[in-house]
Amino acid sequence: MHDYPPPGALPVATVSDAMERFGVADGIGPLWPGATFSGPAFTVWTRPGDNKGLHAAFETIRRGEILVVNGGGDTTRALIGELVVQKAKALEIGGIVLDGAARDLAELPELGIPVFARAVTPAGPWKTGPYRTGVTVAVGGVPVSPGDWVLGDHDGVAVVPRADIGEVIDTAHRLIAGEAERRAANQRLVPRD
Ligand SMILES: O=C([O-])CC(=O)C(=O)O
Ligand SMILES: [Mg+2]
Repeated sequence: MHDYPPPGALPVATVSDAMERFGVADGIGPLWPGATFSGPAFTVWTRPGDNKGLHAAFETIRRGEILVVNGGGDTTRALIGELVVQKAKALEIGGIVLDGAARDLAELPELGIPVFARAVTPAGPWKTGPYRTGVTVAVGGVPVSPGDWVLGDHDGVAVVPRADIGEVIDTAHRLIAGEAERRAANQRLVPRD
């Protein structure tokens, strides 16, 4: 498997900056404070509001992979809840990103699987399909292919094309060094009367 940085190693904002400030999934954020993830994408496209494809994904997804789901941006039905997240935990996947909604918010922090979504709703999912797994999908307007690097933190989710991972990491480290200089310069500022 490719070397993917561990969760929280690089800020999502900086990784996006390293891609000319692109690559951010619009409108998708963490469902509990402190949730961070990083790893290779395992992709699912599903009919909006239907989670049959997610259960299919759990038949083959591997430890550390991030389940990335295009649910059509639908916010009227939760694609997952506590029971699905329990499954994710047992399989030790790295996180879940939904261009769609989730439910059972109260139980999610203690399960510890990072869940990022567009919305929360108590309405449950349909379970009939159709769906596709392992195809290029869009989340928050950004394309994601299997094996792309996806990462999330308090600010949101970024997607790095697999072929660009090394270069983006190098650029992000350079940007972090530049930010340290700006921070030091800010600390030298003094008020003027
Ligand atoms: O019933 C469902 O499929 C979604 C849900 O609430 C859970 O996973 O706990
Ligand atoms: Mg439930």
